[in-house]
Amino acid sequence: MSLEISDVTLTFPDGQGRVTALDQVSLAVPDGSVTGVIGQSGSGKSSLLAVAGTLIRPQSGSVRLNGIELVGQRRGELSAVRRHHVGFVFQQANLLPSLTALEQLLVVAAMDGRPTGQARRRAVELLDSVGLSAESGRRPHQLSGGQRQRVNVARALMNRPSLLLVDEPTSALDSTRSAQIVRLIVDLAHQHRAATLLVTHDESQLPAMDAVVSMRDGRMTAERGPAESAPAERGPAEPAAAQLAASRPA
Ligand SMILES: Nc1ncnc2c1ncn2[C@@H]1O[C@H](COP(=O)(O)OP(=O)(O)OP(=O)(O)O)[C@@H](O)[C@H]1O
Repeated sequence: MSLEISDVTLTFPDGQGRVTALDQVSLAVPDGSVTGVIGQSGSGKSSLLAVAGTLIRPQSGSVRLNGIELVGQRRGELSAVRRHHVGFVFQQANLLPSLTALEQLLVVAAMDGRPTGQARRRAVELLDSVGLSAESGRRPHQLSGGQRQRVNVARALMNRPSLLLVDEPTSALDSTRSAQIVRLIVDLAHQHRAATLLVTHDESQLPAMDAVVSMRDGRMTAERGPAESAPAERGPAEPAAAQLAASRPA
């Protein structure tokens, strides 16, 4: 599914006034393509991911997943959208210490109420695709940093997300492992047709991306590839999770 962000402005309270984290930002990410996001600290990269992932509601503008407007949806509806359609990969893997690699993935399916046999097959397949079949029974303390981050990536794909949001996935890794993880995320995003936004400080990772945008003081500039989205057609917000479920391929 595609992500389209149009004219999004996000501000936060700041003492007496407000700080503008996103200033009329527009961006389109086609399904199965990866857009890299670069920019200095405080430029608005994490705010962009938070708005795209419906974690924060912008003051104005539109966020559409597969053409379905998400701004203005009720909180419960948005949490259903996140659970069923969005995968997050943050800097730290944040795995549950007592669970094996396989169980980290099964927990996602259990929260979603999916049948265990089917979920187990998917989890085994995903661990295989991130090169961790042999480590599926290991707990986080028995895995390297790169292996933990690969479990994190596999876990984010467990619910077949239409939208994958990745924030500095390699900040804790050396450059060889970083390049491997980014290559893996890009390949999996292509393969699973997930529209993907990937924030990075490391410009050497950018050639692997389909498009690159840079953020500066809350404003966005396209560096390479498609970025501007069409103006949003605003209408009344309809419940989004069911519409998205109906609109995604089987
Ligand atoms: N919850 C918040 N409350 C107040 N201001 C915030 C909040 N979150 C972000 N900001 C401000 O919004 C601006 C953009 O922050 P954001 O975290 O999006 O930047 P970033 O590019 O992700 O930075 P970094 O690379 O350091 O993570 C900054 O000026 C920041 O101080």
